[in-house]
Amino acid sequence: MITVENLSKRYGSTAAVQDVSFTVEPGSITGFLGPNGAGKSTTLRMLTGLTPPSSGRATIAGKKYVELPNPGRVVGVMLDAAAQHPGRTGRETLLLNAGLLGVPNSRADEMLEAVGLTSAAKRRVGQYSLGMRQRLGIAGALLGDPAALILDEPANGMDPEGIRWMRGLLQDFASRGGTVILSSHLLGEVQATVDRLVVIGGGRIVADGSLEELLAGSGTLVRGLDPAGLNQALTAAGLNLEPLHDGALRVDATAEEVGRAAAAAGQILLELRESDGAGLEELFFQLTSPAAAAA
Ligand SMILES: Nc1ncnc2c1ncn2[C@@H]1O[C@H](COP(=O)(O)OP(=O)(O)OP(=O)(O)O)[C@@H](O)[C@H]1O
Repeated sequence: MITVENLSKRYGSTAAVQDVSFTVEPGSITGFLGPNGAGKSTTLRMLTGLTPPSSGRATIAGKKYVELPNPGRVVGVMLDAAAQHPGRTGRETLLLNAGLLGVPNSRADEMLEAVGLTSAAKRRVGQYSLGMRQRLGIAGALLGDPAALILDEPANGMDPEGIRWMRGLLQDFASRGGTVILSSHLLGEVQATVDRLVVIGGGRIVADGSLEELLAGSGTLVRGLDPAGLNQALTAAGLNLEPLHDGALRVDATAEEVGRAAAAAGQILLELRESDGAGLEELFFQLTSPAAAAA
């Protein structure tokens, strides 16, 4: 289990992370989601002892990362796949880490196989694509057979096939009781992989829950020929609604209630369906919009 309690980090006048708390349970994959600069890497760096927090505490299996006697045997970490030594081969990279972790060299070859890099094992990392470096980074994180994984933007640079492969690997890891947190700045990239989401914006947690919770209960999405007229008609009918950035409305009511209210006011509908996480997409859009970035 990974526990983050009231974690904050200031860099001079910049509050990079503010009072962040969440837990990552065994047997689950948590997506740590937020736009660029939201505070994801800073949080993961604090979690792995690389950046001291200004306040708060983060633990893995009940201990701070720096207190773990052989951390790589407890938690596999990949923070920056691009930062691996370009002059070493993939195999040399893993053998070096195997030595540091005290695991047999055969484990390096097994992990190269597990991430599909056996045929590239003797090539220098400098010649690897970013997607291949991500695979190597994941192999490195798995080397010590840890119960938890912390991965910063692992899907970055991976093609759709690579993302699908990683999804299978992580879901298998979690199904065996593993604890996984992975960060991303793209909702669509991780939505099919994770079962929980922690969303961070401007250094603060803005949403936290199971994917089901965050996608469900978000009402009905409706789009009309005359968006302003439809908004007025539904509001006059006593329905709660939220205009979305693309002209649609998310309404806290069933499709039938929305359809009836629109029909009663003579509004022509172009689309009427369950909103399926439109609220989450909207939250993400607001976090990543230029206005939010400037705030
Ligand atoms: N070493 C540092 N010194 C000063 N400011 C920093 C430092 N590291 C991060 N920041 C600032 O803290 C904020 C959060 O950055 P962080 O890298 O954690 O975001 P992120 O969500 O990981 O974004 P990205 O996806 O771009 O990496 C940003 O405003 C960033 O400029």
